[in-house]
Amino acid sequence: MDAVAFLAQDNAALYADAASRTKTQGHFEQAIDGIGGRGRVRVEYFGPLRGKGVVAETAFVAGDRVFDELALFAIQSPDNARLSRACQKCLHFVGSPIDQIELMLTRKLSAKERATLSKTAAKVGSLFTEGFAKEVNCDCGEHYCSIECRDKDAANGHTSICPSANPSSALSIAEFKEHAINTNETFLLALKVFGFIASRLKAHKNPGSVEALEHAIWPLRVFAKDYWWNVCLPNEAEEEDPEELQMALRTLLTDSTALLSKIFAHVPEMKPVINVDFYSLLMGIFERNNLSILTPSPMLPLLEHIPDSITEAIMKRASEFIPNHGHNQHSNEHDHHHHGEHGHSHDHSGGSSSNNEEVDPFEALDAMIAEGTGLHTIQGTINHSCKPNAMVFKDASALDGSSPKNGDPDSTSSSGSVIRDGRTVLRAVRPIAPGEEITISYLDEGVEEEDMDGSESGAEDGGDNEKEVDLDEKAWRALSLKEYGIDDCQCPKCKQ
Ligand SMILES: C[S@@+](CC[C@H](N)C(=O)[O-])C[C@H]1O[C@@H](n2cnc3c(N)ncnc32)[C@H](O)[C@@H]1O
Repeated sequence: MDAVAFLAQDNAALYADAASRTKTQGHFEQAIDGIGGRGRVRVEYFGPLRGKGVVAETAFVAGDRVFDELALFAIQSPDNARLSRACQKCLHFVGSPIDQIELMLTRKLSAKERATLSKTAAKVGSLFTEGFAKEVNCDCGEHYCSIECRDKDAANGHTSICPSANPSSALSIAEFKEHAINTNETFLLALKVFGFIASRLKAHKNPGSVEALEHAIWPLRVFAKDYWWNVCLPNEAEEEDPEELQMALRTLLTDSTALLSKIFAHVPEMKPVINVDFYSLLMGIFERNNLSILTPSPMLPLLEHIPDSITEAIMKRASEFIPNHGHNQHSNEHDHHHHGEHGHSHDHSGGSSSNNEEVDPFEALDAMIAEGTGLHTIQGTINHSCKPNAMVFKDASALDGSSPKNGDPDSTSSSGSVIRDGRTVLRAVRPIAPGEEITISYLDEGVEEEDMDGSESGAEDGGDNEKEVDLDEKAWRALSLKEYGIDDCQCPKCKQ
């Protein structure tokens, strides 16, 4: 079977026979062992209508952290990287507040400013360095928050796409990245995945074999997928022509594939995966399963302690990165897992508000996060429900709006330390019994506050007016869900 056909296989193949089922289960069990959490979950196959899903093995009460998961692959948005220096594996902030301020202001601080900040450091004590990790660099300049993250990234494929480790491809890598930044940043995530495949192929005892190819692709095969041009729906409000959109996506992929083939010109075993169809499936996987990730800035609690002149300059600069909605339309940031945020997406397209309008300090602060996109094995397997029992948060503090505190068990990762990286946190929003499927809402409506205590939402059992609203809402939901590959929602609310 060729690489495209192998990657294209769906759940039916993953659960076709006892051997396939064992392999699939083993894959997910290993991934579950690697995530942190209060309880235990499993992945189950429900049949062709809603595919796989995640099921609770232990009971959870509303507010419980079900698990937290670091992305299998993650990228920091390039625009965001101009404002926040974060680990290229997990988005933990690196360096020091001084480095961070210099990055934000795009200039070195004066000796006087440094002296003032030293006084601040002495005054606030450990708060000054909290949330920053010592920077560890790869030879190519890519920065990480620890040797562990650097080495994990290297093993996960960075070595195959690192300009220092592959000097003959350095120019092609730079060209590829430039094209991605100018067209679609998600191609940068794809490059990481191609690096992952290359590293797995090279590490195999027989790199050119079909067996090696299938082994290399396997961890991607488990995700829900379709071709990119089938997944991206035309924007009806802008009367986008479906054929034109398909053509545009194909052209974009053809160009990116050509650049990719130059990077891997010296790796013959990569040939089967470097083609537009394979790439299109990969982009379709991202589109269906991507999760935006973020780390709140450790600069936020410091702002009130540092000199006003510096704070003001930071806010001014940050305001240039305030989200510009409508930019990067097909960047597959559909934000369908964007819950627990502040009611808007974090599309920091950079330089978007160069006018002289008053800066909303809250929006400016919001732009100070480290932000990116990632692919998560378990999170990506959670199905949608219109009445979900769980919700994804980007950081442990998001549930109650407070900042993570040392020693608060709800703000800590499974290892016991405060969560300072971009791992996503899944929390129960109502009681979940063992054996019950864990679901989230893919739609921006999220979960009503009153749902948190497990009480029923009043909308369905209200008067006539509310019924009308409910009908409209149902139609809206059905339409919105199409964007997420759901034509006939199988959740209990829709099936009742
Ligand atoms: C993020 S994946 C979830 C895992 C997926 N079920 C699988 O088998 O890999 C999203 C896809 O799952 C399916 N799905 C999720 N929620 C669904 C629902 N409520 N009804 C029907 N299909 C659903 C759709 O095919 C959707 O495109």
